[in-house]
Amino acid sequence: MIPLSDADKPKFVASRRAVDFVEDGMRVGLGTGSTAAWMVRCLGRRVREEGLKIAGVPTSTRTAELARKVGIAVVTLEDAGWLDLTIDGADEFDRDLTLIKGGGGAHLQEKIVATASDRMIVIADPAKDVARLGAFPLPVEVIPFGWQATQKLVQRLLAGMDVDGRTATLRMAGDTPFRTDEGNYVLDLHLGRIGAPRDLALHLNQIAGVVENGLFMDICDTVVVGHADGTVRLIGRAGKEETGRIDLADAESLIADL
Ligand SMILES: O=C(CO)[C@H](O)[C@H](O)COP(=O)(O)O
Repeated sequence: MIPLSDADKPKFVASRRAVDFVEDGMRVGLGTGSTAAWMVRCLGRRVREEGLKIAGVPTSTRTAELARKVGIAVVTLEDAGWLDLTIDGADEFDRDLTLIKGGGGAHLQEKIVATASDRMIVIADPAKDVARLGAFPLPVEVIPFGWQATQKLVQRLLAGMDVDGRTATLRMAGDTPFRTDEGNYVLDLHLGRIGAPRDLALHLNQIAGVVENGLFMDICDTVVVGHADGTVRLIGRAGKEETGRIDLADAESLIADL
């Protein structure tokens, strides 16, 4: 048996705690990324071992593949109509539970799915907890047509915003531009610090060619932070906190899915 890596421990701990919120009959949004992949494995185990009946709406083709592999019934958002809960990772979260998402380039589907849910739970490791957003580059999905013009308009906007950095770089996948599941491009905005996230998000989405930005405001209800020693911290709105503990040995049967 391969041991759980140090990097995976917090991801497993947060995921294992978060799937306790899933109940029989729920329609659940399934996030994207390495942390969300642990959540999908934990949820798959509940489906297989407890007979939990859920419909999962994946936020990417990657997540859809994994969900099917672990035994979760996959449906589209169209089929589900509305969701009870979405569980997803994040690149950063702050005290207001505002998020930066899109490190995996799936933030458009993730935002649609999360906002079509009664509740969003974010699973994270402690490194994602920041006093101020912006060290992680902010992903902005753009239409490929005329993307250089969109990039110029984004950089012009940044000149008047409360941020430290002002460059917008095209995300690459090797020698070619990275493409989202919708076939779009991603500009990564290197801002260093985002002083007024709401202002920035609203202005970005006004630019022709911008499809969606990776700032999630007033969407996340709870962040579950996993720690490598098995402790888990739940942060709710208005700073409400709760702690707990997850048995790391519980990850063993899931390692085979890796
Ligand atoms: O927004 C995302 C994908 O678009 C991910 O949730 C985010 O990038 C976090 O990923 P990871 O759990 O691998 O750190």
